[in-house]
Amino acid sequence: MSVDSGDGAGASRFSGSGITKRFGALAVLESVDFSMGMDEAVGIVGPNGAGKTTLLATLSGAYQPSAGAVTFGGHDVTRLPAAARCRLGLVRTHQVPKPFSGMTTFENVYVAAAHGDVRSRDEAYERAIDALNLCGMLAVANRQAETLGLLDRKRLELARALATGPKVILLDEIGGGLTDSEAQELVQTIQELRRRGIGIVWIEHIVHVLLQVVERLICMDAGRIIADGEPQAVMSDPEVVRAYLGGSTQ
Ligand SMILES: Nc1ncnc2c1ncn2[C@@H]1O[C@H](COP(=O)(O)OP(=O)(O)OP(=O)(O)O)[C@@H](O)[C@H]1O
Repeated sequence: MSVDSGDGAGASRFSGSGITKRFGALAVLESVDFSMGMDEAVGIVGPNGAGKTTLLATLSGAYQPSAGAVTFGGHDVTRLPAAARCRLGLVRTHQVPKPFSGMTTFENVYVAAAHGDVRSRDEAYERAIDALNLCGMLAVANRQAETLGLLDRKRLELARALATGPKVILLDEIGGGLTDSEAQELVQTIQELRRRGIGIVWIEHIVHVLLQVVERLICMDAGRIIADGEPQAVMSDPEVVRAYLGGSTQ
């Protein structure tokens, strides 16, 4: 792992440059450039199969890029596995929550806290309680995780990510499958993360929910970024209307 020796600007940024990801002959990401301030909130939209989840997986370390580089807070993390990126403060949630079965909600969150950048068991415990509290899960802390309903599983996914002590959280369709009022509850929690200065990258198809949190929107199509900027401007960009919203630019 090398540290950016430039003017220090890299220390406050999270970037991917020239990110290409191929599965065999299939190129899913084609030289994607992505960069954000560590405390920004960025939404990602795009049609099914555009490569959004693959980008998140490559940024978080679940996948190695076929070409390109990922830097986080001045560190070149391109070859670091997800667990090492997590200790630096970069963590993701999954589209389909994957709690550890055979463990309680608390145990799930405590294990995540212990994998973060903590110095002692007490600190991990405090982080776990704080994350459960923030995500409204103290009442179900002693429930077996596999018995939780969808909203609580989504909350648990968020609590586990939060317990690692992140600087940036990557959210993959955390609102998917929820009712509007359930999604609103998650929005409030995510807004609290923002108030704490945690950066957010959020893939979401429920755009009106996403736009309550993000100040910048990226639209992907066919493995590329086709628009990036102020959310309303991106949503009315003719290429976004054509590729994502299924409309005509005529
Ligand atoms: N492990 C893999 N092996 C082969 N192809 C894959 C793999 N993961 C993803 N793909 C393919 O890459 C393309 C992009 O998938 P990805 O899940 O990144 O899209 P997405 O924009 O997140 O879509 P959605 O909105 O449906 O979640 C799809 O064609 C998918 O089938």
